[in-house]
Amino acid sequence: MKLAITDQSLPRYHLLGTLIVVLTLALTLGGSFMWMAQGEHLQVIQRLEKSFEVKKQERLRTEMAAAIGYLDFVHSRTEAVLKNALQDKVSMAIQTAQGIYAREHGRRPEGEVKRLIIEALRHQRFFDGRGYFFVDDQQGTCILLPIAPALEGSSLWDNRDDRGHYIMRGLVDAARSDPAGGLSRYRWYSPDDPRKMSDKLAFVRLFEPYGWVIGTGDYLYKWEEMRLREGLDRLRAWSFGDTGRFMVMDDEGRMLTPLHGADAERPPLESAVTPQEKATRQRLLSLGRAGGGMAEFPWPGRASDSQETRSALVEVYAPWKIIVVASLVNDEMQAALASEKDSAAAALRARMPQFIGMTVVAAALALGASLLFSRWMSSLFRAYHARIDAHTRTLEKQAGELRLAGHVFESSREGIIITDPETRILAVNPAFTAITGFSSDDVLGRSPGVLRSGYHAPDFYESMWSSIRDTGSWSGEIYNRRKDGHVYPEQISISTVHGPDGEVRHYVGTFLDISERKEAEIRIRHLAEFDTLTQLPNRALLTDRLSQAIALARRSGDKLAVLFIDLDRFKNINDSLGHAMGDRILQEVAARLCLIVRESDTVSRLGGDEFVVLVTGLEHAGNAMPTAQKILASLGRPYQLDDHELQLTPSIGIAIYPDNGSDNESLLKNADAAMYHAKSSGRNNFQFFTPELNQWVTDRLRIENGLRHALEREEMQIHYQPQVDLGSGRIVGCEALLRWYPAEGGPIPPDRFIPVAEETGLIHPIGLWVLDEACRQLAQWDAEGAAEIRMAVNVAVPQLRRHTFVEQVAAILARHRLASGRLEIEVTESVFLDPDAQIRETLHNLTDMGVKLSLDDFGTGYSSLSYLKNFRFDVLKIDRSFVSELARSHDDMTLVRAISSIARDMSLITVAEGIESEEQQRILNELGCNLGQGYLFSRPIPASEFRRLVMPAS
Ligand SMILES: Nc1nc2c(ncn2[C@@H]2O[C@@H]3COP(=O)(O)O[C@H]4[C@@H](O)[C@H](n5cnc6c(=O)[nH]c(N)nc65)O[C@@H]4COP(=O)(O)O[C@H]3[C@H]2O)c(=O)[nH]1
Repeated sequence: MKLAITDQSLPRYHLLGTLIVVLTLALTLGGSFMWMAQGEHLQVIQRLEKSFEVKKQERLRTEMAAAIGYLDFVHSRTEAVLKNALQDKVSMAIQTAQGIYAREHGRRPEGEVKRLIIEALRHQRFFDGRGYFFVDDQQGTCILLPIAPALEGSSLWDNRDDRGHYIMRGLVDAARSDPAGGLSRYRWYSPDDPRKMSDKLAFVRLFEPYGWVIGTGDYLYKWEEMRLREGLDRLRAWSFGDTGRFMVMDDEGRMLTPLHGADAERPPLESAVTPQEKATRQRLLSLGRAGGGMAEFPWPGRASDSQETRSALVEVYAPWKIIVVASLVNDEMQAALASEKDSAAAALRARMPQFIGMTVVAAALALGASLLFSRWMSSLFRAYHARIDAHTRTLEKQAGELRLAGHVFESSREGIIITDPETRILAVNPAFTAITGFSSDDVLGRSPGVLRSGYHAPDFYESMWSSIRDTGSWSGEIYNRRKDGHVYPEQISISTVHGPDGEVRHYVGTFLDISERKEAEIRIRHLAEFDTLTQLPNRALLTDRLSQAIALARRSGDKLAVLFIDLDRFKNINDSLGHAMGDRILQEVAARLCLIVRESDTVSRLGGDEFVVLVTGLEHAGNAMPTAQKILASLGRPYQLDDHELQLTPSIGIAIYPDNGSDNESLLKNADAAMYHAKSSGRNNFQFFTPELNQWVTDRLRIENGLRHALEREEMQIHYQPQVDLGSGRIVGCEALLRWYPAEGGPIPPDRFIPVAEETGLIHPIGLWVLDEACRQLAQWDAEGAAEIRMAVNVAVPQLRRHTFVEQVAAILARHRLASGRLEIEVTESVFLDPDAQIRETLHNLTDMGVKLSLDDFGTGYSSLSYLKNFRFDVLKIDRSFVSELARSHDDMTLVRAISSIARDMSLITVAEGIESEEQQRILNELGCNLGQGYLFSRPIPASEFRRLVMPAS
């Protein structure tokens, strides 16, 4: 059976187990108590039995001791009794002699008297006939011997017994020893067996009148037999307890004292009543002969047919050579024993309920205690379990952390190297192998020095280890060598792992191959310092190099030149051919610039089409000029890009250190200003910075700032220049030209502020305002009855990029209730070059709306007649530059003719700009040009003046 171990079940199992154990223990204990009690009871019984046995034996011994004592007493008294008897008899004889002597002395002769006395004594017998008196004189002559009268008168002085004792001499000595008489021992022929002598005791006394020795004596054994009989009689009558009796046998097994009166006295062993009795007597006899002891034997009971078992103590009484058996019937003791057993059993029975009760109470108490204990254990278990859980969680966490650490070690992207305190490599991870090429087998047990590249000097490692020893760690970059010999940079952290006592256990190094990072850093630095398109130093690096060059020049006293180069109308290329093409041109420009300058000089690109060339080591400012000229020549050469051959010119501004500034900022700013000046000086030239340029730059800044507030300050005005039909001279339209009259300073021409407005985005509000104002004015003139003319408004390319522009135009026309055909939008050729689709869409939408489109400055830029096919222009404006030299330039005339011809073919109206002379007007008219515009007809004039030109003459 599989137990489900849970947090809940475990305490229950514990409780159950505890209860089972406790119950088992309680029952076992109870059972043990009872078993022990039973055992004790049995022991009591055994003790009782033993004690009864002991008692029985003691009783037997006591009785036996008493009997033996008695026999001893009787036996010991034999001589004394005999002596007394002898004394009594001799006293009687002396009295008899004395009585006769007293009565007859003096009256009868001495001899007569003596005979009377002898005869008086001769016939006296006593002691069962054995006793008699003898008389001897003190010389041993026998005077009276009734049993052998023949010996009377003879001397018995030398008479001896079988042991050589002089009998007579002993008697005479005994009589003389004491006037009251004395005892004498000797042996004499036994009456029962005359062939052998027996001990005999005689008492003698001197009869003074005659000096006779009168005495008598008797055999001691006879007296002992008498004493024995006396003793046996006593024992026969001796009983103890109910059944205690003595039985005496002689050493032949004859029964001297029967156990019961019924038992035969003195029967020989052979004539025992039954074989059993014979066997018993034989056993008791053997035991007696062996010295005695305890025995148990069956014996017929007093009642007929009864049989009793007797316990007996057998002893030999040596003086009489008799075997004394003290016995009692076992049953007599058994009854008492049974009674004791009963009372012990009763006591045991009485204790049983007590045991059971105690067992039940103990079990109950133990159960209660075990319940409480179990509850307590449960709480302990819960607490312990909680602790175990916490430990387990901690261990799991630690195990997880170890697993994680192991996983991290194995899967770390960082190389990890672990050494012992002697820097012998103990472990490396897979990343180590991946980075260094060394397998763990290659490096285990070796020093990390195996990776040394030789790139660092020894003091580098000394300082590294010094730091590790002092602070416990070091981190930094090290160049190491891979297994294949390649040196690579790594970022490494080395830390010390200490043991509990602070001793160094390990060094752990974690490192990353930072080759890529290094390369990235180089790339980033390159990006930070170099222009990605041209790979030339960017503004940041230029600034850096310029600073260095300034510092160098300051020390050397040389001059240096900053050439600020801006490509003229590069924006148009970008707009028309796209940025990719623009980028290629910029790269080509960069390449050409690098070919021009010396190695020590710096060519940089600031951004867009702006380049700066830094020329150092100049003796004087003029030395910069050849470089500038070379740049002009080089950059002015055509650029062949795919099918396009493009012409570009640079404008170059030059600032000289220390003449035009002594720091980066001022030198760059002034070169920039000089460049602007070159631009404003017709582009494709270089200009040295002059103090006056400062003013120019300041002005530009002023323009920019002023423009921001020009509209709200109502500083803007529109002047209108008429467009005249060259054939009829009639005004058919006008061009709205913006004029700015800042509150401070004089008017600023549109050529100066329109580019700034375009650059700053201010062109949007300004352009809208122009459109609105021009339309409003036209509507006003219409309202005033002026001739119906068309209004041409210049719109900059950035305005066309706004998808809201068309709506705004429509709104303006609607607001002023003008037919869309009355408005002519003038755009420059750069619109063709701008790839922004929005421009094309704006132009299409405008023509869809009915607004006329006019292409300004036609022929100056990159216009191609093919573009005209893609856009629905209405008007071509021939640039002023073709008109001004028209009279003298055949080329210009040819061009104007060609333009007019094509325009005609395409149903376009041609407008010649900048007609200042009637000759120009004439030629243009002849060349087929439709309309003209120029000072010849009118300068741009305020609305009020223009109104007079278009109002019908009143
Ligand atoms: N030398 C000479 N010049 C003549 C003659 N007839 C006209 N001009 C000048 O030629 C310019 C014609 O304007 P544009 O080519 O559109 O060239 C304009 C036009 O591109 C731009 N511009 C003027 N107003 C606006 C405007 O509201 N918006 C935009 N985007 N550009 C404008 O500024 C340019 C210059 O405008 P302005 O200084 O007003 O110069 C005007 C005008 O005064 C002449 O016979 N001889």
